Amino acid sequence: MLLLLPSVAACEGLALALQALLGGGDTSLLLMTAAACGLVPPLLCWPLLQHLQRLERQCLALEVRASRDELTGALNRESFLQLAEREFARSRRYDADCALLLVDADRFRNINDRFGRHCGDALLREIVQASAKQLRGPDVLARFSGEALSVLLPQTDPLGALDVAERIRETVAELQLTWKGAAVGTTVSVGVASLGVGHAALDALLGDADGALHAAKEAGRNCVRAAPIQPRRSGEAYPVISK
Ligand SMILES: Nc1nc2c(ncn2[C@@H]2O[C@H](COP(=O)(O)OP(=O)(O)OP(=O)(O)O)[C@@H](O)[C@H]2O)c(=O)[nH]1
Repeated sequence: MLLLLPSVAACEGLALALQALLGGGDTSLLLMTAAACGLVPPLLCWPLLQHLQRLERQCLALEVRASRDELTGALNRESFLQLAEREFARSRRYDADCALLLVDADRFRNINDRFGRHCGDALLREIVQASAKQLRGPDVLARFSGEALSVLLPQTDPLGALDVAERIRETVAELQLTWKGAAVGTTVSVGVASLGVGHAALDALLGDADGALHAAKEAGRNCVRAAPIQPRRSGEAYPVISK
């Protein structure tokens, strides 16, 4: 058995090298091909396959962990921005609707000060869960920063985006966390930006959502504000929104 060890390591290296060379692909197919070509002794195929599949599962689990925010389990900012960049480019290319929300908990410092940071953490988790329930499958929710979430809404027009924002606001306002016998709740302010002709880069869309969020805070919090809606293409204006 000891004699087999160097060849196990060598074969494993070979299989990984093959996989890297072919840009990933099906591990079992690669191993079978390597065995058929006489590159891997058939006896070693099964243990090698198991080992490689275990490595693949570990890699996948690590990737998922790296993309998540530890506290809330939501996607983290970095992964959100990657996805948003892709969706932004796709929406611009196909002239599709796309909207972005920034959702910020109101006066969260007071929650931490009154009930302690653990309570604030628990409330943040509740806010994420409640907000996620208002979204559809393709929508993406992330923890954007401390007590702020971001939501990407592909294929969503400005009225639809306002509707989602309002639902999130309402659902958070109704949340009641019981903490050491006390009922703890908060509200959120939401800034909405819809993709328009002036958004040359994702940063511009984010900037508009941020501006709208500030407007919501200034308007007294617990409300939704949208950035001015631009035409998606020159000459093609969206309907005026009265909210
Ligand atoms: N518990 C907890 N608190 C956090 C976390 N991240 C940020 N915060 C807190 O959120 C609070 C944010 O405070 P501010 O930026 O002053 O904003 P605010 O009190 O929410 O007030 P407005 O945003 O103006 O409504 C700070 O007390 C942060 O410590 C977190 O992960 N857990």
